[in-house]
Amino acid sequence: MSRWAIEIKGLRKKFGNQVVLDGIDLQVPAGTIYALLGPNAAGKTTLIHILTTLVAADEGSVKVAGYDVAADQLDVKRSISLTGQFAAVDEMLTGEENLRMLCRLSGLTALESRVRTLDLLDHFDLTSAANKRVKTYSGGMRRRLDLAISLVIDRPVLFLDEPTTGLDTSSRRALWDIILKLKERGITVFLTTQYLEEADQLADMIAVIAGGRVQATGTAEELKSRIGGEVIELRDENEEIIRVVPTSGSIRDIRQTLNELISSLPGHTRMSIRKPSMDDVFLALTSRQLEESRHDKSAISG
Ligand SMILES: Nc1ncnc2c1ncn2[C@@H]1O[C@H](COP(=O)(O)OP(=O)(O)OP(=O)(O)O)[C@@H](O)[C@H]1O
Repeated sequence: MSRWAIEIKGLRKKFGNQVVLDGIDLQVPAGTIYALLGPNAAGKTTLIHILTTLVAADEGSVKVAGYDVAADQLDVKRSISLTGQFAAVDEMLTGEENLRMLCRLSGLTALESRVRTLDLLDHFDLTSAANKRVKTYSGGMRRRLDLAISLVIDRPVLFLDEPTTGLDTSSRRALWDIILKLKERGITVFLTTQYLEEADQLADMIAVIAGGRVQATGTAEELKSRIGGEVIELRDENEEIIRVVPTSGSIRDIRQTLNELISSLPGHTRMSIRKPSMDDVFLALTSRQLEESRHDKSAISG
């Protein structure tokens, strides 16, 4: 594969009159974990569907594993896995039976299927549940089985659309470990998530989309440093955050910012100074679009 696992230039997609993707440019380095963030309905799933050939783009050039998603669909399909979408799990079969059946359907011999199944069960921490019917699995076990099934055949690029949504903290962390191990095997992982901490902890690179466009790309640290050195967080008497104000982090700037704030805030306002978080980054990059869409909606409903 070339340097880029995914290359997107000038991608546009409309549904009816609704412009969902309005000129997306993105490059995902091969062998990395890349997280796509964006508010609800920003077009994250649509983008994954275009990258995995399930939906056609209106305009632009999109390459996955070096193949064009429009011209070389079959080559793209042979280079990718998409968790949950292609997997057909039979609830009445055990985890092991499901995996073995899909190995055979993928063309492996009986012996190869047995070895591959045992390897996947072990890798995804499902060995002790191997002989239990899938309908008895917990959400986390089910998600791990989905992931195992999508990796029956090794593919260089793996797409995960909100892989940990609905999982508890420990199942989420277990899945993160698995995703990190996939990266060690050289697999490029492109994922969407609603958990900013997930992008922060897991991803080598993050892209934030809003308003149909890429608002920023970078490592978590790079995105946070755009906000500034330190932020001043202001809370009301109920400990609700009322404002987060970026500063350069210098004593002079913090003092000046506080002086400006003091006159406009009630005396009981509480204050803390901290490093910027991914939440701050997300809010700063997406709040303008949220504000605009709120105006649009109130204009329609009014
Ligand atoms: N097949 C379709 N036909 C019409 N509209 C669609 C279709 N698919 C998606 N949309 C619209 O496109 C917009 C983007 O949807 P999409 O699911 O890609 O967003 P998302 O960022 O994944 O959202 P969420 O975080 O809420 O899952 C939404 O307004 C959605 O209603």
